[in-house]
Amino acid sequence: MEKLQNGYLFPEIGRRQVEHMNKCPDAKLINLGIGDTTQPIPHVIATAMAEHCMALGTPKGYRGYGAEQGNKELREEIAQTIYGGLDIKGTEVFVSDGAQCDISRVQLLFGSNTTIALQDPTFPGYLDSSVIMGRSGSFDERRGEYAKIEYMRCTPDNMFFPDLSSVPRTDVIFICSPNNPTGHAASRDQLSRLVDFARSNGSIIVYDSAYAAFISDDSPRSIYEIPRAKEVAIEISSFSKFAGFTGVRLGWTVVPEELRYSNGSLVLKDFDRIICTCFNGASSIAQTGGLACLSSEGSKAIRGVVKFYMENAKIMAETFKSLGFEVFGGDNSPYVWVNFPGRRSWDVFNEILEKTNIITIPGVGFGPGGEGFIRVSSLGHREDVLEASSRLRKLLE
Ligand SMILES: Cc1ncc(COP(=O)(O)O)c(CN[C@@H](CCC[C@H](N)C(=O)O)C(=O)O)c1O
Repeated sequence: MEKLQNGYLFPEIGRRQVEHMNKCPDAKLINLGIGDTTQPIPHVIATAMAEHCMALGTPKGYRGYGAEQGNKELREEIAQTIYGGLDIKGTEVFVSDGAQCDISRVQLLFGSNTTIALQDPTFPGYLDSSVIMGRSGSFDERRGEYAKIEYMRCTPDNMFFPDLSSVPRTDVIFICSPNNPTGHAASRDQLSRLVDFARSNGSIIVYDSAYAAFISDDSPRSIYEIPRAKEVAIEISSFSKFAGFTGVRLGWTVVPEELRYSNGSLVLKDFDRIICTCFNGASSIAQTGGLACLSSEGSKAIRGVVKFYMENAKIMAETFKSLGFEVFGGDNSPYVWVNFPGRRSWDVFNEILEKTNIITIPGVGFGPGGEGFIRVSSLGHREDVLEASSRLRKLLE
């Protein structure tokens, strides 16, 4: 814990937001920072959860503890609906209270001397949980990196995917695709090279597909679309962004039976033991909502919400492009990644906040590779996105 630098990124953004509001109480703040959803949960899904809640208040409908691994029907439904045709079994799907929580629980699978590689920039949960588990050396202020952690730089020059020929072997490789914050959805070719790399090195890939539902082209939505990926990859995902479940709390982790340690034992068996020891199962209310999300009516409604957010992303991307900025993301992800060459991202964050009352996220918060960029979320209300667009045009014109 002593090695951890600063606070976790998102509470730090929240602190700066409060500080700004105290300084300018009349400011009309627009929050395009933390990737929190804003659109109501579709009625068919909310109704399913409400009905479950009411049933809990009746002698017949009351239910206590469920299976730690998740409701059997939901496990099966995720396997069939999300992973249809990829031969994933319900018994390989572990339902959880969210991807963030599963990232830390998956970390419990590995010993403190485990070596870690991760994208730079990327979601800070992988790095901070690795540092907490004792997998890093000290933080090097000058480089902005922890010793013993392998930072795989992802920049416009390498199509935001690591050049694996220059990456040393590590035990575990964290990959997020579509990537938070760059918005890059890894191609089939990039992921095939990653699977070959992990297979030849005997590494385990931890693949976070929390934004897969936002992919609009033919990029893989799951690592298991790549042949033999089940021998090397765990996949973590979430209902948070596509279903608006950020507060409801529901996610899942897939551990295939084919995934084995070098001594031949099943990783799935260990993860099951960790879940039974450290987690008492996702809320039955949230799981009822999850099942409703995957119904034909629920998934149709959800596609409409995702489309709404991606229209926001287009507005934000066009805004910055029309002002002459180099813009990435926004087509397979609800995040837009904007380059401010030669400027420090915290300075850009501060200037935009001070002059337009808009919260963004400084790119360096996702790793040293994010310096000079900011991340803008499109998960906001349409009126806020349009207002932010007009304020940014005035500031940056
Ligand atoms: C790549 C990736 N994987 C997992 C998650 C969390 O998913 P979960 O909601 O736990 O199922 C996220 C959520 N990230 C957001 C919310 C951050 C703020 C929240 N306090 C947190 O730290 O998760 C953001 O980047 O703005 C993500 O981007």
